[in-house]
Amino acid sequence: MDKNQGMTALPTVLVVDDEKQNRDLLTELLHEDCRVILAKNGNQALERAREQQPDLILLDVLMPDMSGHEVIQTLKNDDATRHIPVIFISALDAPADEERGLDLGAVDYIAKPFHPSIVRKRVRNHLLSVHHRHLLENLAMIDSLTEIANRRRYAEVLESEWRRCARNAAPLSLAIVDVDHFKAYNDHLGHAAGDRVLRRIAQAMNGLLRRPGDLVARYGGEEFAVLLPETDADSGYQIGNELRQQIEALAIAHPASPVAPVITVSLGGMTIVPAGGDVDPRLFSGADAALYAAKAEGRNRAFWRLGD
Ligand SMILES: Nc1nc2c(ncn2[C@@H]2O[C@H](COP(=O)(O)OP(=O)(O)OP(=O)(O)O)[C@@H](O)[C@H]2O)c(=O)[nH]1
Repeated sequence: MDKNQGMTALPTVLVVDDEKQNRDLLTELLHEDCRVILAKNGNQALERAREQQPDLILLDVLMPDMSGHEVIQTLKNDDATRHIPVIFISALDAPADEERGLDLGAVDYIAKPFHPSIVRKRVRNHLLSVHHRHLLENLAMIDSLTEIANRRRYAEVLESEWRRCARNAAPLSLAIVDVDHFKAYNDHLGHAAGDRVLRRIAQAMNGLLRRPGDLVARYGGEEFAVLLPETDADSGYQIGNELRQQIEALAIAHPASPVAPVITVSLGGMTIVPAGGDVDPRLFSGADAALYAAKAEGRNRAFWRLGD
């Protein structure tokens, strides 16, 4: 599915400590199991967490300017970082301190001075849990027939790309792709053959989109959603039309189509520069209206709707 989510890549751990000696020690301890990134204060930690999306954070409690407690509270209040597990490493070792750390949302609490091999093993255990969670999430995010992203994954990516494009004042494009006369194909050649067509179309589109952030998802039935972040209407239309042509070029015979002797698709697109807030439903309704127009004009074509 997501081409950028390499399951075999080394996990990333963010180590946050104001003392260089501790940062060096933890780096030495962990570098074989993960990629270690460092922050020496709370603000740096928040910035790195947002930008680099580490798999785990080791967070010192006692730091000047911003304490580890304040850092975790900010992390947990931010949609972009809420999911990242945090382990406190602290010289405060009274049960009440540990309890407070866990209450604030930490997954574990390690007292200083720590025993190196225990830290390493605990970090390994937590990274393993993160890995299992990613596996489960990925399983739930893939459409089993076509093996591309499912509608749930699409909704998730749409929300995050909407926010990202809003931050960058960049356009976000959406195309909806619908197979032409697919009912007739199924009726003529059987549902299993129809399934194979959906798989081939999905895989072809997935293979054609190469930019990180681009997403092809099965929206439902014989309908696909293609999300193109940082793509304006002109480029969106060009990419959409290219997808349409490439699907026609697969030359999958469709003996029951009045449009062409092969499988074709119609495509409708819409581009919006997100204003922030929730996803504007006009992105989808605009693309859907363009798709409807493409169907009405004779199918096997791409229409793009310009923003209001
Ligand atoms: N084989 C197969 N068919 C599916 C699947 N999901 C939806 N379909 C079929 O897709 C067809 C969609 O039919 P319609 O919505 O009438 O659209 P169409 O025949 O493609 O006609 P136009 O979109 O107007 O060109 C239905 O026959 C569904 O049964 C699937 O997973 N596998």
